[in-house]
Amino acid sequence: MLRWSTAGESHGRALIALLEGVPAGVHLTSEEVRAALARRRAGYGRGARQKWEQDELTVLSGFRHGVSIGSPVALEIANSEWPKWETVMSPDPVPRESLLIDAGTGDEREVARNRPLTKPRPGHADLTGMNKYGFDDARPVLERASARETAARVALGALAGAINSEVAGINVVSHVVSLGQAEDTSGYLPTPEDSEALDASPVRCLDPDSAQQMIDTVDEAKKAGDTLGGVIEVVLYNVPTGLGTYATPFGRLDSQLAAAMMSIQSVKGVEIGDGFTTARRPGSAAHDEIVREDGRVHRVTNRAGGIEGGMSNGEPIRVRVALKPISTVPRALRTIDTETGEAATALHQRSDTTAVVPGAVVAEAMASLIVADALTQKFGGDSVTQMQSALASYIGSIPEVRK
Ligand SMILES: Cc1cc2nc3c(=O)[nH]c(=O)nc-3n(C[C@H](O)[C@H](O)[C@H](O)COP(=O)(O)O)c2cc1C
Ligand SMILES: C=C(O[C@@H]1CC(C(=O)O)=C[C@@H](OP(=O)(O)O)[C@H]1O)C(=O)O
Repeated sequence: MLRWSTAGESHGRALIALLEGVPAGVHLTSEEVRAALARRRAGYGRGARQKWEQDELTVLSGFRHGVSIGSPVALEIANSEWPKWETVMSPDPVPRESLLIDAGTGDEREVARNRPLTKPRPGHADLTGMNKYGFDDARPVLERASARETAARVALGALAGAINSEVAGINVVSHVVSLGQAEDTSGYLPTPEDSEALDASPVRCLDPDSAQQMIDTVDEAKKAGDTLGGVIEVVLYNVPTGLGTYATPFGRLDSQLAAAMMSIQSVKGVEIGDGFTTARRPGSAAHDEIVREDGRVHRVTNRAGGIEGGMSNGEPIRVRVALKPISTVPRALRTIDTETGEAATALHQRSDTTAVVPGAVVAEAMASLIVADALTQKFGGDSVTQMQSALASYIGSIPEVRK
């Protein structure tokens, strides 16, 4: 079983990611984790912060010479912007004056950074978080609510992806299905061979016309001072049959995937396979008939998205995820000033126009973590080799007529 957690604030010194239960023998280098982090930073519609800030990765434990050693893996992603935030985010007490006035730098931005935030953004965690935790400043709320934390998840996802790939040859890809009103009209389902091309597309969409429409939509929203949401899809190939279980409600692989996707900031909907479309079909056109062709048993369609009865059925797993538009809307929305109770416009310094493209990379990471956890549960062993043998023995136990 894998256990993971993250810590860290958006403008804190660093994010920390911890993963327990990693088998020995997983190959992964810091460079590969850095490459995963770079994919999350990219994407059309990201804000200015992504350009100047760096994810400074250090692998603190769990690896030796590029191979996991079976101990907990701890990763640090230092925030290169920390020196600017050292006072406002200091874990130790600082003189109150230094927070409220220009801390001697003569820099207006420094003053703004230190000011209490009292105009909560509709759609963000600000107001409810202030009430819940008893703050008169939204800063401590937004610092942890921020999706900066997803950098830590993506680092963990790189590790989970390496487990999946080495133990079972599992690959994961993601693409953008729609961005605002612009849709990928091609209906094409990407495969692992498309990974590089998807990373090269600013909107993770392979259809050139649809991609251009998505880019135009983002440009229009930005010009109008607005923000956008969208739908992304994660596809996992080569997942062995039988991960997850119908035996317990939260043992179901689809329930775990849905919860994992919903845990991503701004995700408001999850669909497995054809999900909502299937709900409108008659049963005769909703399920995936089982046939034996060329000696192999498979489904003629994959409307179920590779999961039946809460278990992977050997077909590609498809998960769609709906992200709402960014709540820091430049054309700021109505709110109240929590200091005075008076009407105000919501705080806005800068933000992404859309998080849909990086959202796909984060969703890949979450899917990889869930599948890696299911793999270690079913084929648990202390090393990759032991897990591979357990998998081979299980596959060998399935009668030939059902393979
Ligand atoms: C990769 C990514 C980047 C995001 N960037 C921003 C942003 O720049 N500004 C913003 O207001 N929200 C951003 N969000 C969304 C907020 O973090 C999210 O709306 C907020 O935490 C409230 O949670 P909820 O939307 O799940 O209710 C981003 C989300 C993701 C996944
Ligand atoms: C820093 C990241 O995303 C941030 C997520 C985020 C939010 O509210 O979720 C708000 C923005 O931060 P700020 O308010 O400081 O501009 C994004 O830049 C990142 O993804 O690395």
